[in-house]
Amino acid sequence: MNLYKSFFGISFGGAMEPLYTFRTFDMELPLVNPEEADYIILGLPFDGTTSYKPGARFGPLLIRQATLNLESYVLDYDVDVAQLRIADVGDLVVMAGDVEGTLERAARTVEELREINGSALPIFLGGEHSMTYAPVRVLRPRSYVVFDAHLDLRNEYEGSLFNHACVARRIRELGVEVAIFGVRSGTKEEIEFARENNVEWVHARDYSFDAFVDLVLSLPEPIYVSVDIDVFDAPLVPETGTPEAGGLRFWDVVEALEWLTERKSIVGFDIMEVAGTEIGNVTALTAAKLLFYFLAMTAR
Ligand SMILES: N=C(N)NCCCCNCCCN
Ligand SMILES: [Mn+2]
Ligand SMILES: [Mn+2]
Repeated sequence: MNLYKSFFGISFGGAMEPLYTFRTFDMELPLVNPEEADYIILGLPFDGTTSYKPGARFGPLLIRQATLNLESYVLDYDVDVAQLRIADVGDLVVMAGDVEGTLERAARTVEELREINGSALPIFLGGEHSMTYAPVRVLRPRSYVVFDAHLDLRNEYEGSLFNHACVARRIRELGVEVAIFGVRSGTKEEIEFARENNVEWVHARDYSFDAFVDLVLSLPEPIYVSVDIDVFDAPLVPETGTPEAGGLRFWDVVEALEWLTERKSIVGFDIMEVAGTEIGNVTALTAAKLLFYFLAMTAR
């Protein structure tokens, strides 16, 4: 039993669990041990680089809590997510204010999850988008498909290379192909970086299913898929670090994910930038619904 587990007084019933994790709140789903799982969920509750609305540290907890509102049966696919083998290893023990230290712990934890069960699909709940860098570095996808209001292609922001506004650029620098959907915020520098480095992106105003398929069809696999919750139109996701009007509809993202999960090999999935302090907040409800759709569509 490691320091954190004994510190929090948590027993995991003998199952192997990563070093830097602690249990917060269980989803209303029957969970299994990581060794037996087809999906492993890890929360990344870091919010140290958020510049506008704080509270992403509570995102993973709020998403899990919001699953209480949902039927586990997903009509669209005739799948009951309560029948899937899902493990939830809890949340990463973050280092408050230290994005790089936290990224190291996150990467180490994703490695541990691969060792415990390399065939399960890892799913991350955030937490700031900055955290996505850790699983991408460890899981080594050839492409990164992201839904985001923001380009996240800054070289640095507020003194940090690992600010959430830089994450897509850091990932591109790993040699990963990057395609971004639902964009309506960026700087001239970011647009130029995209042009010079073959980062493809689609403005929220130009978004369509056909535009999505056109772009992702030729991307090399496997793919890491990331949903920055702020991609949705602001009324669907008011509790997020940097909300932006004019976003995508819920079904736009669901339909894109349906195509991806059916046609492409996926090594990891995340839902990031959920924030707030209020149980049942709209953003968490949107994220929980998306999580259940994602689980169910991959099990179709
Ligand atoms: N990826 C992100 N979430 N980026 C948000 C960057 C914040 C831009 N604030 C601009 C404020 C100018 N007054
Ligand atoms: Mn983002
Ligand atoms: Mn964003």
